[in-house]
Amino acid sequence: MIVNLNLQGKVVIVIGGGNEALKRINSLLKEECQIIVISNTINNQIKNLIKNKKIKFKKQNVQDTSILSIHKPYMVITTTNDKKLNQKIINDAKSKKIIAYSSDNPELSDFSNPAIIDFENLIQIAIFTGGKSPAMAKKLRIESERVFKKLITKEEISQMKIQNIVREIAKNKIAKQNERKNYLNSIMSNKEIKQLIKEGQLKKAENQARSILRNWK
Ligand SMILES: C[C@@]1(CC(=O)O)C2=NC(=C\c3[nH]c(c(CCC(=O)O)c3CC(=O)O)Cc3[nH]c(c(CC(=O)O)c3CCC(=O)O)/C=C3\N/C(=C\2)[C@@H](CCC(=O)O)[C@]3(C)CC(=O)O)/[C@H]1CCC(=O)O
Ligand SMILES: NC(=O)c1ccc[n+]([C@@H]2O[C@H](COP(=O)([O-])OP(=O)(O)OC[C@H]3O[C@@H](n4cnc5c(N)ncnc54)[C@H](O)[C@@H]3O)[C@@H](O)[C@H]2O)c1
Repeated sequence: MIVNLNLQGKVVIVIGGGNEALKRINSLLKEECQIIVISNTINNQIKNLIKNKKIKFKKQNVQDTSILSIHKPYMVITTTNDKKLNQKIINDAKSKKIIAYSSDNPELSDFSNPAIIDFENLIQIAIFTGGKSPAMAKKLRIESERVFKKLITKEEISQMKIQNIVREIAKNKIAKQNERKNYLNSIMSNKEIKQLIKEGQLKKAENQARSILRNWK
C-alpha cells in the first residue's frame, strides 16, 4: 500500500555512507526531520551535507544494535554492504517498534521507495513496480517526467499555492465541508484569479480569493 509518512521533527538514523545512503538522505531532506548518519566512511556529497549542517554525522564502525537504544530513532535506514549487520539492525529495530528499512532486504523492510516525480515539493507522483523491476520504475519515471512537465502548468502550481492558503482559512470560516468544496472550486474556475495568476500577480490573486471568502455566504 502506498502511504505518505509524516516525519516532521522525527529522528531518523541512516547507517552507511555510500551511494545508497545518499539516495535515502536526499529523500529525507525534504521531510524536515533530524537526520543522523552513522558510518565509518562517507562519500563527498554526504560530506558536503554535513559541512552545510543539513545532517549530523557520527563516525562509527557499527558492530551491534546499541545505536538504537542510544539515539532512540523513529526510523532507521541501514545501507551498509554488510548483509548480516543490516539484518541484525532491522530485526532489533522491529522488536523496539522502530520503523526499519534495509537497502538489501525489501522483504524485511517496513516500507519501500518508489521512483518519484516531484514538482516543487508540492506534488509528488510515485511509480512503483512492487520490487519487480526498479530499473523499469526509473525508466518510466524519466519518460513520464517529460509528459507530466507538459501536463502540469506553472499556473496550476500557483493555483495550488493559493488553494493551500485559503483552504486553511476556509476551514474556520465555512463550517460545512460541502460548502468549502464549492468555495475552493469557485476559486479554481474564477476567471479574474486565473488571469492574475497568468500575469504572475500571485499576491493579488490570493487577495481576490481571500476577499471572495470574506463575502462567502
Ligand atoms: C525506484 C528506485 C527508487 C529509489 O531507490 O529511491 C528504486 N530503485 C531504484 C533504482 C535501482 N535499484 C537497483 C538498480 C539496478 C538494477 C537492478 O538490480 O534491478 C536500479 C536502477 C539503476 O540504478 O539504474 C538495484 C536494486 N534495487 C533493489 C535491490 C534489492 C533487491 O531487489 O533485493 C537492488 C539490487 C541491489 C544489489 O544488487 O546489490 C530494491 C529496490 N529498489 C527500489 C527502488 C525498491 C522497489 C521499487 C520498485 O519496484 O519500483 C526496492 C525494493 C527497495 C525498497 O524497498 O525501497 C530507484 C530508481 C529511482 C529513480 O531514478 O527514479
Ligand atoms: N535498494 C536499492 O535500490 C539498492 C540499489 C543499489 C544498492 N543497494 C544495496 O545497498 C547496499 C549499499 O550500497 P552502496 O552502493 O551504498 O554501498 P557502499 O559500499 O558504497 O557503501 C556502504 C557504506 O556502509 C559503510 N559501512 C559498512 N559496514 C559498516 C559498519 N560496520 N559500520 C559503519 N559503516 C559501515 C561503509 O563505510 C560505506 O560507507 C548494498 O548492500 C546494495 O546491495 C540497494
